[in-house]
Amino acid sequence: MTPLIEFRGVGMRYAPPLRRPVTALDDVWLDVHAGEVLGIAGPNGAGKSTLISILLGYLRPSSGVVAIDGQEPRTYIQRNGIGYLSELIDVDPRWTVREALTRFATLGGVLDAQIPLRSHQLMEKLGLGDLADRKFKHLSKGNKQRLGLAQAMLREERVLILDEPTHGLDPLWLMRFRGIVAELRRPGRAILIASHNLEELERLCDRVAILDRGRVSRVVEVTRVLPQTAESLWRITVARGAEQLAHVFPEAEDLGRGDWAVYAATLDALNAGLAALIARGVLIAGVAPAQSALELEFHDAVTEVA
Ligand SMILES: Nc1ncnc2c1ncn2[C@@H]1O[C@H](COP(=O)(O)OP(=O)(O)OP(=O)(O)O)[C@@H](O)[C@H]1O
Repeated sequence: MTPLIEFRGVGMRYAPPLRRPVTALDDVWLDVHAGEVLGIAGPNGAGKSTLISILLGYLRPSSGVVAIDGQEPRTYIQRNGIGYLSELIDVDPRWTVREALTRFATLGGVLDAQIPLRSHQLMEKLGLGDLADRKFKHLSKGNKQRLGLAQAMLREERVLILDEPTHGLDPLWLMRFRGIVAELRRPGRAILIASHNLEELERLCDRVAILDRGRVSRVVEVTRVLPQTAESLWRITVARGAEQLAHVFPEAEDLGRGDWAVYAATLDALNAGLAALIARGVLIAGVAPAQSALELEFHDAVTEVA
C-alpha cells in the first residue's frame, strides 16, 4: 500500500546570515499510511518543527523528497487542504470564537451554507458553546487550544497535523482529547501528532518516530503490552504494610507517597512477588511500569548531548 505521506531521504540545512549553518534534518525516511496515527517525539531542537514546516509546504527541503498522496506538499495542500493545529494559535484578539471559526471555515473553503452548523457542532464538541461570543483576547490558554482544535477539524481533510495538541489542556480535556482523536481516526486519513508528552503519544498513536538531532533515531510500534525486558523496573503503590517490602523485594526503593520502585526480571517474577506481599498482609493499591515502554525507547534512542 502506498503511504499517504512520504519522507524520502529528507535533509534540511538552515544557513542564517553571519551564523554557522545548522543541519535540522538529516536523511529522514518516514512513511505515514492512511488510517494511521503517527507520533513525532524528540528533544528540543531535534527537528520536529522543521519536519512539520516542510510537510506544510512552508519550507522546501535542502535535499530529498516529501510527498503527500504522491504530490509535492504545496500542490497537495492547494488542491485538497490539510488540517493543522499549530503549537499556539494566534488570531485577531478582537475576534470572537464564533467569528474566528467562521473566518477559518471560509478560508478553508467550507461552503457558506454549511458554516453555521459546522461551527456550532465543533463549538459544542470542544466545550466552546458558552464562549461563542467571547473575544479571543479573553480566552484562557486551554480555551485557545480548543479553538485551535476546532479550526483544525473544520473540514474532513485526509491529512491532519497536530503540533503539541494537548498544550494548556486541563486534565478533564486531556482525557476528552483522547476520545476526540479516536473519533478523528478514519481508514483514509493520516494523523500526525508532534508532542513532548510521551504518555500522550503512547495512548494516541500507532507508531512514534523518535527524532534525535535531525535523524529518525527509531520508529516505535506502540502496543499496550507491558515491557518484557530482562530487568524491568515497576512502581507499586502500597496502602498498608510497606515494612514487608524488603522481605520480598530486597532492593525496593521508597519513592514517597506510598510508591515503591521494585525490580522484577519477568512478569511471572513480578506476580510471584506481589502474591508473596499479599500473603504477608500487604495491601497493594496499584502496579505500573516505572517507565512506559515508549519512555524506555526514548531514553535509549536519544543520545545525551554533553
Ligand atoms: N529559521 C532557523 N534558522 C536557523 N536555525 C534554525 C531555524 N529553525 C530551526 N533552527 C535550528 O534547527 C534545529 C531544529 O529545530 P526545530 O525547531 O525543528 O526543532 P524542534 O524539535 O521542533 O525543537 P523544540 O522541541 O524545541 O520545538 C535546531 O538546532 C534549531 O536551532
